[in-house]
Amino acid sequence: MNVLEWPSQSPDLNPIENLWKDLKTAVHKRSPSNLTELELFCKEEWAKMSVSRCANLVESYPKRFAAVIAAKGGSTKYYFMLYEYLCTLDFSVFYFLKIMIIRVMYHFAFTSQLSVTSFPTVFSSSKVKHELVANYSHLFWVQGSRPELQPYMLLAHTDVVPASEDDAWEVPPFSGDEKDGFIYGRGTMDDKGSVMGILAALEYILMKGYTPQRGFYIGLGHDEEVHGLNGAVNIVRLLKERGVKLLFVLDEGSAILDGILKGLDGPAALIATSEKGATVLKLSVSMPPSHASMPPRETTIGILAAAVKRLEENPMKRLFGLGPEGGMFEHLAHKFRFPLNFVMSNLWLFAPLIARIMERNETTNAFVRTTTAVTMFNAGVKENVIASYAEAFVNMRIHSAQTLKEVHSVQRWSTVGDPRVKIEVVYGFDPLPISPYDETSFGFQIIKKTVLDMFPSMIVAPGMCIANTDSRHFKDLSSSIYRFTPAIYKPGDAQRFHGINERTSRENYEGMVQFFFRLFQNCDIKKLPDVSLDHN
Ligand SMILES: CCCCCCCC/C=C\CCCCCCCC(=O)N[C@@H](CC(N)=O)C(=O)O
Repeated sequence: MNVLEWPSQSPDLNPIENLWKDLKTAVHKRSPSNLTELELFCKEEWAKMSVSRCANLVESYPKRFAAVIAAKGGSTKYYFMLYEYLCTLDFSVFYFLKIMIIRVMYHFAFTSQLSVTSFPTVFSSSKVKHELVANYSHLFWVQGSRPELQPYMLLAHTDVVPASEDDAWEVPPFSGDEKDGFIYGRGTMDDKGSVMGILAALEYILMKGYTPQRGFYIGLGHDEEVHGLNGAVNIVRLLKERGVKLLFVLDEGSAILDGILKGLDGPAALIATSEKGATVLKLSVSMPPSHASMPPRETTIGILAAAVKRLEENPMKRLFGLGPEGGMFEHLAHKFRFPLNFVMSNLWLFAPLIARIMERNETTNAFVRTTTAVTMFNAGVKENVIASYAEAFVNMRIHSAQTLKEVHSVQRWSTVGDPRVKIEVVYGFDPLPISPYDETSFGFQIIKKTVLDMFPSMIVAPGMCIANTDSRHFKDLSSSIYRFTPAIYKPGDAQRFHGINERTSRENYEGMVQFFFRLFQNCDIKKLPDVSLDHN
């Protein structure tokens, strides 16, 4: 049998695309006015699909093959007929967003690649240039009508950390299933939700015929979870070679927190102006192997375990208030309940007290200090052999008021404190510079305006990213780097990052699309909005 190599998502050859079209037409005719109706009409119309229609689509396969071969692998009339038809529909924002949600679920369930089919306008518009970087990362350039305006850049990433079905997920982690209004799946929060939100918004704005004045880049990395050394780093290299300087960069890394900061009345949108530094240390102990029946007084495992325990029992010093988190809490102070409002307004006096309260919770502790997490421990090859080698990896996130050098020296000399434990630096970098957030800072104010356009009574404040993002590689291209995703997170959500039951609500996903759709337009405004950080 001859096997034809053809991308599984090829729209010309995939009969499901025609069925999607039929479904959309049928549902559109019935004008669903709410989510329940949309779901009902989708199910009803899907059930009505006739067997003969499916048979016809299968029978027309040879014709499609012939057309694709004639087009030398390019798009054929079958694809464009479908796409043109979609463009003639009078989409309401509401209806469009629902379709986008169906697409995002489809994407999670069936494909690990960005699909041309899902964003036909993005991939066919003459205003958009798309290129692959380092084979798997995506760089889009959306041309503006006014080339004299400095471009900005949006970042997100398509890779995810592993997820195991054995870890008690409520739904399989790569199913993209929807349950009780949430789309579940590895990457929904970190960071495929942003990928889909940005592209969906771009698709929509292009379909509407909007031509941005200010050009912008979209960078979608493929290896952020392993430091972006191929994806983001090569995107930066390319942009540098092309002489690009960016007005601002917006990446993941902070969000709208609702109920996560105890004592704060209502949700707060925290636009992170910096992110922590990081280092990974490898601790190891070696000794000759021996028989388990004659154990030495101390084993490699015992020595290393003791060192690891010392690290856990001696957290790095409290630095709360000395980095950008100080500004964040001062901006939020008036929204805290009494007496926290008074305490937060006087950090010069109360910072040590607040630090002791915040360190009790693992999420808020991350704002207080350089954190220490022992993430891997390997030793031993056989249950009756004394292990000749034991190693542990320690992942540290460095508070802005500390340096990489300082962290290394504290760990080496005071905490591990045992010369038999070898310490190697796997990698490390200092905390990132603090981006401006005053009233003249275009990027910060435009992100803030976009949040307020969507949520007029939202508190917006500069924040701090306690993890790391691809944006850190962009510091030579812009001094204005912000980390913010317009998703609302509630207590318990922080644990879903890299944990189980990662999910995004329909509202968060819709909000994401709306946010970027508005941001594209807000970046074209001539004068910054007259807003002050203290007005809300
Ligand atoms: C890490 C989760 C913290 C949750 C904090 C509470 C809520 C804060 C709001 C939301 C945004 C959290 C965004 C986190 C982005 C995480 C990106 C990431 O995982 N990056 C990797 C990259 C790397 N390997 O360096 C990381 O390990 O930091």
